[in-house]
Amino acid sequence: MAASLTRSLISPLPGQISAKPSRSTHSPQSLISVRRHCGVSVRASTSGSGNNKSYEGKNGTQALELKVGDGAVPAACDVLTKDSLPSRHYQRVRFWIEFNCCSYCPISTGPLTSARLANSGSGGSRLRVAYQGVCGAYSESAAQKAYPNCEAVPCDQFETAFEVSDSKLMAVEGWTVDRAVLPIENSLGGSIHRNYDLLLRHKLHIVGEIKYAVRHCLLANPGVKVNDLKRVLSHPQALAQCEYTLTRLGLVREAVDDTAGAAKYVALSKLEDTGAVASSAAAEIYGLDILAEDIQDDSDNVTRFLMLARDPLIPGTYRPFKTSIVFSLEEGPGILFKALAVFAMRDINLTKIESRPWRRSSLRPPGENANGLQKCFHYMFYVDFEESMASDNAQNALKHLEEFATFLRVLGSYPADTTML
Ligand SMILES: O=C(O)C(=O)Cc1ccccc1
Repeated sequence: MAASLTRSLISPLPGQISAKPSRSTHSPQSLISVRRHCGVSVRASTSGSGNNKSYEGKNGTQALELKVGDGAVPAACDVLTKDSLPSRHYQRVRFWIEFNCCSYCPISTGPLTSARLANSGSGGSRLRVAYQGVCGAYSESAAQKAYPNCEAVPCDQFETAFEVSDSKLMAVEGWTVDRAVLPIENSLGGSIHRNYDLLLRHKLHIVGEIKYAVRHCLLANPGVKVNDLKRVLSHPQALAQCEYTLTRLGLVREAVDDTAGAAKYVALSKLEDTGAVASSAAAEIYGLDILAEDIQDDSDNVTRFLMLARDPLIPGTYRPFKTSIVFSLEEGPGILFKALAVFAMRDINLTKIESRPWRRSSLRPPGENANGLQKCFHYMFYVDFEESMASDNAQNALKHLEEFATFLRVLGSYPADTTML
């Protein structure tokens, strides 16, 4: 099904489209996008016999029909209505429209920039979850795993989602996203340092975590073979997780913001010597071939994502909770040992510890340590522990830690993802 669908999407166009006579009647809901001002209308409909909806099937397959420039243009509207389309179809159609007629009718629902995020209304009651990247990114799947009925909202950069939370105006008028999803660590690639830094820089609260098994594919344009490839694009974590395969293939690696963005770029630029490391969903959406599957260095490749919100979750004890904190310490021998002992002596299990340079220190004159040496390196320690902030045990541990911490912030107390992958 995927192949025939992709083929039909990458068929003729621009402007004068193959207007195959449509046997189906298009309800307003099946209209994908109409741009009256540029004189091009784009319609897509699903039809056939699949599922409960009356899809028009050919040999049991689902078919998408796209017609461009076919006369009557309903009321101008530049918002994609997707409620009548299964998500994958919707995404394929959207890419097709961008791919084939973006010079005629730029689609309004590309990744959100700060300006667009600030301008869009919150609308319906579905939870809106921001993620960095474009459709087909792993973060999108993580968002959907965490909040199965959510509307996953692509963002150019994490800052786009975070900025909103910092804006007083938005705080008053209401956010346009309810959550942001952030990959934080990976079982092969380790911590995503930049995202640790973001947690400190912004005031969002961790309200959940999700573990997601990531399976990378090597993607390329149709007809391109592995031997044709010289270069591969992807998110730095994805490149790190596929180190062995990519080295074996002798491919030059280039880091980009997200895996699906890499796939989209390869497709849009019709590159023949460049592939992308991304998901099979990205292959489907952007019409790329999968040259190799499961190319990560270890089949157990799990990424942990954090769910962020502007308000903290009220911690409970009704199920296993985790708490994430960040702190800095005074100078002195054994101080880190003492800090960690506040957990050990209360039998609190630590699941993660990470240290990051404290960038703000560069703005201040460096301090001196006990030996009178100039102190150039200030560190922030990020610790996750298996206890809810609703428990006296956790509260006592943090009170104890405060005695020698120069800074302490609880990033969130949230239900632990205990699923085995
Ligand atoms: O780029 C993506 O698709 C992401 O969601 C970030 C990422 C990259 C590699 C593994 C997990 C998440």
